Order: sequence, then structure tokens, then C-alpha cells
Amino acid sequence: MVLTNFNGAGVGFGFGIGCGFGIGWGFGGTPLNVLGLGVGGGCGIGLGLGWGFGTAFGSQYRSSNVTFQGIEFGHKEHDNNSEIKVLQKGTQEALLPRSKNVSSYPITRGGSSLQDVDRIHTTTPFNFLAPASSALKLSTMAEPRVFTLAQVAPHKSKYDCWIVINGRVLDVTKFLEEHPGGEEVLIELAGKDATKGFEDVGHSKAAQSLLLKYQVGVLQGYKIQDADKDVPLKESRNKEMKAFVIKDDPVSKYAAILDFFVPLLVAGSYFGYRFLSRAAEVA
Ligand code: HEM
Repeated sequence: MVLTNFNGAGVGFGFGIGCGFGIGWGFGGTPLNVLGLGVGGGCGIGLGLGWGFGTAFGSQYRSSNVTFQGIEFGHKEHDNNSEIKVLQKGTQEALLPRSKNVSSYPITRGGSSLQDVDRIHTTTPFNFLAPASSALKLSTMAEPRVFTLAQVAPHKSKYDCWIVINGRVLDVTKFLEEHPGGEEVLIELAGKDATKGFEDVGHSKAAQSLLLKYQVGVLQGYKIQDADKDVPLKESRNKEMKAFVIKDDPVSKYAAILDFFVPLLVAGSYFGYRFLSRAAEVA
């Protein structure tokens, strides 16, 4: 669970006769479903129930899972049992256990024992996370650009941020703000080999597929397997995602609605009761 602070438009209730200010319950954040303390000013009508608009301040607990292109990113346990499908020359498919790191398949150090491996497909629909365009760019590249660590090292700022993961040289400048783990970790490792950090976190398969999107070359001493030009590359089913979407916890949404209406009901009943008893007295 993650605590999120918000400050958004709110609705407050004021009690009094005539005009007055009230402190009550408010909604804020986007979408307007977050409960917080609201401060509102309003004029009383009739029995003096005042409504006002103000600002709501508060905190909301949300699930730490994030949704990216409609897919929930969790932790590595999510896909521990899944398998990786590796297409080999021709149409034959081979299944490899998940325990092997997907990012190590298409790239091997100093020549490879996986000469027949052409391209990675996953059994989960994560292919489209690395858009076809970038996969195409990589797989059809005659020779990927080769960099030494010394050449990667100068790209170490927030505005020009490269890291190396499993021999892939990645330009993650545009990914910094989107990274669910925060931009700081990436900036800290900018210009360096971040393989250990990346693997220690236990990134999901989806995260590993994302690496392809940011690859600009390979580290000297590593080699990308040739892609099989006969296998057509599928176009991305989804458009490229611009931002992460925080998935709201449905429970807190209902709780917020309940918290909003219960006080309203109580106040309504009280003023209704007073109105009726006064009417009975007059009669
Ligand atoms: C291009 C490289 C990277 C990509 C594409 C990437 C992607 C992601 C994604 C998609 C997540 C969400 C959780 C998941 O699906 O695993 C995540 C979480 C995270 N990443 Fe990365 N990441 C990268 C590099 C790194 C590096 C180098 C570090 C640190 C050394 C790091 C640290 C973290 C942390 C701390 C989290 C949060 C984990 C949590 O919520 O428990 N990431 N990353």
C-alpha cells in the first residue's frame, strides 16, 4: 500500500443560521473520489444547512500495484510460473523455464550457445510493451552499435541518462519519469552497469520486456542474436503508453462515498426532526 497526498477541489458542509463557514468532509484528487478534510464557506438556506466549495486536503491509501497499458505490474512472484516461448528457426517453438532471465536470451556474451534463437516471445501479452517498432529496429539492425563502458559513462545526467543491463546499452532518459521505482535509482546508476541493481529488485517479465524499447546498442563483448527475418513481427496492439495509471483501490472508493453520505443523512434527519417538531408545536 502506498500513501498518496492530494490537494484538490472539495465540497464542505457548514452548519449554522444565515451565512457561515463550516468544516466538514471533502473530496479531492483526481478522480474526485478521495476523502479528505474539507473547508468550505456557504450560506444557510431555511434551516441553516450550508454547502460550500473549498479545498480538500488529505491522504489516500492505494495499492502499490500499477497498471501499465492495461496490465497490472506487480512483483516477480506474479509470473514465477510462466514460461518463455522462444521461436527457433522455422516455425518450431521451444518453451524455456521462467527461471532464466528473459533479457539474457537474445543477447549473449562473446558469441553464443543459443545460435538458433531468433527472437523472444512471451506467453503473456507483454510483447507489445516493447513496441514492434523498436523490436523491428533492433532485430533488423545489421550490426547493433557497440559501446564501451567509457562511452556510456558520460551519459549520466537526468537529461541524458544511459544505463547498461545485461549487456544492453539503454537510453532511459525518457523513461525516468515513468519508472515505477522512481527516477532517482536510475539517475544514481546513470552511465554505469545497472544489471545487479535491476536484478536485485526482481523486476517482472513485463519490466524486462521494456528493456528492448530503450536499447540503443550493446556493450562491447556482448552480441545480439540475429533475428529471423522470415518471422513476421506483429504490430503493437496497444498504442505506446504515455504515463502510468494508478489503479484505485475499489474498497477505499466505496468507503469515501459512504463517508460522504452518512453525515449528510444524519444532518438531514436532525433538521427534518426539528422542522417537524416545530410544526407540531405551532399546530
Ligand atoms: C530500463 C530499465 C528499467 C526498467 C524498464 C524498469 C521497469 C520497472 C517496472 C515496470 C517496475 C514495476 C514493477 C515490475 O514490473 O517489476 C519497476 C519497479 C522498480 N524498479 Fe525498475 N526498471 C528499470 C531499471 C531499474 C533499476 C536499474 C533499478 C535499481 C537499481 C530499478 C529499481 C526499481 C524499483 C526499486 C522498483 C519498485 C519495486 C517495488 O515496487 O517494489 N529499476 N521497474
